[in-house]
Amino acid sequence: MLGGIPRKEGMERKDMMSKNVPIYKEQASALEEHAASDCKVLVVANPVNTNALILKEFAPSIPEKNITCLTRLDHNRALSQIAERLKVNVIDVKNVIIWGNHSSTQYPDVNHAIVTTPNGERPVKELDTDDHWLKNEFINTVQQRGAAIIKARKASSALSAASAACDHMRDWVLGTPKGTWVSMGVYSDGSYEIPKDIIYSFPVKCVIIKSGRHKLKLSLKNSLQLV
Ligand SMILES: NC(=O)c1ccc[n+]([C@@H]2O[C@H](COP(=O)([O-])OP(=O)(O)OC[C@H]3O[C@@H](n4cnc5c(N)ncnc54)[C@H](O)[C@@H]3O)[C@@H](O)[C@H]2O)c1
Ligand SMILES: O=C(O)C[C@H](O)C(=O)O
Repeated sequence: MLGGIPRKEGMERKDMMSKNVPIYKEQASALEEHAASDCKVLVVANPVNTNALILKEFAPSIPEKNITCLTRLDHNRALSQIAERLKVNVIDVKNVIIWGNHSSTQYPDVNHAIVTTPNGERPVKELDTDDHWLKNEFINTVQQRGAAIIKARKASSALSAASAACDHMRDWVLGTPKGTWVSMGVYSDGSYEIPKDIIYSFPVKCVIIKSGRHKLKLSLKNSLQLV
């Protein structure tokens, strides 16, 4: 779901709420009326967590587990920051986590992140012992990347957002690679002591359980969501 006004320089994503929430009420009615009840929904327009929650409220026939929002762009940004820092290929970094909102309050977490090296898999925290960089510059860069792009090109990220949307849908439909999780904004079932009934970015494993049915498994704990 891409429709919605983008923010301009100096604005936060939540400043788009008054413009974009009415759009998502309308889109929800259209989904409620015309979409298959097992459709999979990815909300990209900001503020994504709120817009996804609006869709969930106003399209009640679509199961809440089928409504997600995009935090994969933040996830990819975090992988890329780590890869650049450690001078490795981005494909060799995995299992960062974006917690929370697609906003400047998100928490990019490297505590479980892994790098594949010629000597096997190693924790990022073992390869980069500069706690100050991990706790400050890394987190700020990922939190502020959207704003930095708007400042530089006077428009929101485009290709990286499209690519992240493809990554999100591919992993949701085909499953996350073994031993890997990704970040997705999903309806909270109370895992990790996050309040229920909000759309929140968690580490998610997508597991295909049988043809045509998918299980969204919140990783690190045994809480399951069936989609
Ligand atoms: N979650 C993310 O990672 C991420 C990344 C990039 C952009 N975004 C967000 O995606 C949204 C779109 O960004 P963009 O750069 O493509 O903006 P854009 O202005 O290029 O495109 C917005 C689109 O929304 C359509 N639109 C406007 N009003 C509408 C309505 N009432 N109903 C349906 N569609 C309507 C417009 O016709 C246009 O095609 C913005 O909210 C932006 O902040 C999110
Ligand atoms: O920052 C924005 O407003 C656009 C998008 O959400 C992004 O993260 O690039």
